[in-house]
Amino acid sequence: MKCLAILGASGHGKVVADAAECSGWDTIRFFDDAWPALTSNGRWSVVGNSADFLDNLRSFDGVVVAIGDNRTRQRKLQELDAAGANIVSVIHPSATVSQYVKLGVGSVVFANAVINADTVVGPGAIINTGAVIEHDCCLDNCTHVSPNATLAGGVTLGELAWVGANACVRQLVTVGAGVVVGMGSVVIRDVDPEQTVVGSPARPL
Ligand SMILES: CC(=O)SCCNC(=O)CCNC(=O)[C@H](O)C(C)(C)COP(=O)(O)OP(=O)(O)OC[C@H]1O[C@@H](n2cnc3c(N)ncnc32)[C@H](O)[C@@H]1OP(=O)(O)O
Repeated sequence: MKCLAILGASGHGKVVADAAECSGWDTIRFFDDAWPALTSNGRWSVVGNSADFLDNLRSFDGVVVAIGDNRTRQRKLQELDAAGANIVSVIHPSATVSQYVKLGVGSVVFANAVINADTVVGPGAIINTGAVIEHDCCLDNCTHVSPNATLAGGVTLGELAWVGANACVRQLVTVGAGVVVGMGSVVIRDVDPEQTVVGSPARPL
């Protein structure tokens, strides 16, 4: 029996749990700071808060952080790494991840996502439902590519960048660290760090 602990009893956490079950994890336990008021996340139990999570790391075969906010997820992953946790990635069986992709630890890849050859995905990424990451892309730590977003070939995403749902990024473009690309936006040129860009073509908000 393989048991997975998930930090973050959110909607995103449910999708991680579902993908984990589909990919061979037998038992899922959630931890969240809303516990003990919060005792379940859908069909799964919430059994403790983040302090309990750290105290019980050895009771699980793997741990994953299911927190959508990139910066918070990065901080929690750093704490877990320092505590020697067995941080794992969760990949839905319907996702297509090329054998020539390097996928960083603690990442989640959801149903129907595609990651093509020679792309490097840093640790802690969320590659959401139906997202397409084309060949030769480079995603730094703790990025999020939302549902149905597309990164064309050779795109670079800086640390903590978030590409919104249905957005797309032109080939060879660099999206800087901490950038937010609004949903449905079309990014056709490089974006400086820490900006929010929206529209087609995408411009700073
Ligand atoms: C499974 C999941 O759910 S994964 C998560 C998927 N979610 C997403 O992809 C959401 C991504 N977030 C967005 O697109 C947000 O709208 C953001 C971050 C771009 C902006 O959010 P906020 O800072 O709250 O901006 P706010 O909603 O106040 O809008 C500010 C202005 O930008 C415009 N705007 C906001 N988002 C967009 C967008 N995606 N495209 C075009 N214009 C936009 C608004 O119309 C508004 O314009 P106005 O001032 O002329 O009225």
